[in-house]
Amino acid sequence: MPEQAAASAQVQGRESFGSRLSAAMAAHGPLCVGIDPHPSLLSAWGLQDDVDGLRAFSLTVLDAVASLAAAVKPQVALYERHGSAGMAVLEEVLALARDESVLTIADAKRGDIGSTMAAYADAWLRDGSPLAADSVTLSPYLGFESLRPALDLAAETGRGVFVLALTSNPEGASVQHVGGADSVARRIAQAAGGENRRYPGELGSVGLVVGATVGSALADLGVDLAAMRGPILAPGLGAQGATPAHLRATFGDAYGQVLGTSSREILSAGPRRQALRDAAQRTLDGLRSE
Ligand SMILES: O=c1ccn([C@@H]2O[C@H](COP(=O)(O)O)[C@@H](O)[C@H]2O)c(=O)[nH]1
Repeated sequence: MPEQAAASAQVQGRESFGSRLSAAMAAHGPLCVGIDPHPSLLSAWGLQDDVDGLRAFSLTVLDAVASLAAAVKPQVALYERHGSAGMAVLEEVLALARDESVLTIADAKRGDIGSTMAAYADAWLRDGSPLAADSVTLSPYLGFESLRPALDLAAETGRGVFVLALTSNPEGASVQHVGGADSVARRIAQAAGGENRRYPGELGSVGLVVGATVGSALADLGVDLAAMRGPILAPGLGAQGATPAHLRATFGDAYGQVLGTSSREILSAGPRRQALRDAAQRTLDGLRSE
């Protein structure tokens, strides 16, 4: 392996998340399937809105898409609403995904003062934690630097983070667009780019969440994703109205960094495994061909 590639794959002796995600995207394509067990979906699948329904739903989705997607993204809130038994199901989902060798993104959107952030980092990013995922989503609105414990632990354990920059919901603009050409979103992207200097290869392990729905905002707000050098988690496909064509138009030259993510559109094809797989494959084909 050339020297620089070796350096990118190894940070403190562990293969970095960016390197593992790059390999998964090369092998499978740029699709992440969201596991969002909404009460309405449980009902549409003929399941009860309880822990047994949650478990059956989650394991069916994982079984259907694990060999097809680069990553899966369980939505933590939808496990939390079932209390400790729901979180036990999430632990099981994360462990099974590890066994199936599909990368996990825990969509937890954590963010707090540094001392509390260290506990969140322990929960999601430390080896041996029951909730350890390959990566976790983080909210930088207590200040990017407040995320330091998670940024450092992720580097130490070969895991990754996705920091909210330009979210897919229309309300996000009231905070993230502030500052215009020197916007909040731009500063978050710059800070992520600074972190990615510790990952010398192609793709860093500090990613951003940028909605597939954001349209021209990236250019208007001066966000330079190529310079950021991290992966881009792009929710908003399907149920929120964005298509693979929107994704290509929005991200342009940075499209190679983009992991498109879709939940409800794919999940509503269930409960048959083959129907779920076909729906995921259609999205993946769109992401590959656009
Ligand atoms: O900006 C954001 C950040 C996160 N999400 C999450 O992604 C999924 C989207 O679900 P769909 O059913 O495909 O709309 C969901 O878990 C959100 O919490 C987002 O949509 N936008």
